[in-house]
Amino acid sequence: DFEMERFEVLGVPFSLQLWDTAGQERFKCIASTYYRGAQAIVIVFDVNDVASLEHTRQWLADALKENDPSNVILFLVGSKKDLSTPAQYSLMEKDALKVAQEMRAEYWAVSSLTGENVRDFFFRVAALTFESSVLAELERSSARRIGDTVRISGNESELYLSAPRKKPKCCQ
Ligand SMILES: Nc1nc2c(ncn2[C@@H]2O[C@H](COP(=O)(O)OP(=O)(O)OP(=O)(O)O)[C@@H](O)[C@H]2O)c(=O)[nH]1
Repeated sequence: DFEMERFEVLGVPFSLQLWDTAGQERFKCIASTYYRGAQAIVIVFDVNDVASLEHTRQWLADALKENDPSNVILFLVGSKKDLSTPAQYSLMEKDALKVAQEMRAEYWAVSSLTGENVRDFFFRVAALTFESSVLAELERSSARRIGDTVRISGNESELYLSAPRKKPKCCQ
C-alpha cells in the first residue's frame, strides 16, 4: 500500500511517502525493493503477541540490507494496545524497550482502533525526517560552514500542523 501524507513543519510544507509492505512470507521479496533508500523505517508488531516482537529483528535485518543503517531513522511500534490490560502491556513494554534499544529505534505504542498515539507518532516521524532532510540538503549544498546561520521561520507551536489523517483500516 502507498500513501502520501502532507505535513507542515515550521511553516514548510513537507510530504511523507508511506509505503506499507505486506507481512506475509510470500511478499517478502517484493517488500525489500520498497525499503531501498528509505529515510525512516517503521517496524510494527502486536503488543499482545510476543512472537511478533521477536520477528521484528528479522524484519529490521531485511530492511537494513537495502539501506545504510547510519542514514535511516528507525521506529519500533507496538500496535493493538487496546487489546491488552495495563498489567499485560507493562510486561510487554519492558521487552519491547529492550529490543528497541538494541535496534537503536525509537519505541512507540499505539492503537489503530482507538487512534491512541497514532497522530503523535506520525508527527514525530515527520519531524525527524524533516530534520534529516534539512541536514542532508545543507550537506549537499555545502552550506554548512562554521559561522553560517540557518534560519527556519515559524514558531514551535506551528511545528505540527498537518492535514487530517485517513482513518486506519481497522476502523472503517
Ligand atoms: N483491536 C485492534 N485491531 C487491530 C489494530 N490494528 C490492526 N488491527 C486488526 O488486525 C488485523 C490486521 O491488521 P492489518 O493492518 O491488516 O495488519 P498488517 O500487519 O498490515 O497485515 P499485513 O497484511 O500482513 O501487512 C485486522 O483485522 C485489523 O482490523 C489495533 O490497533 N487494534
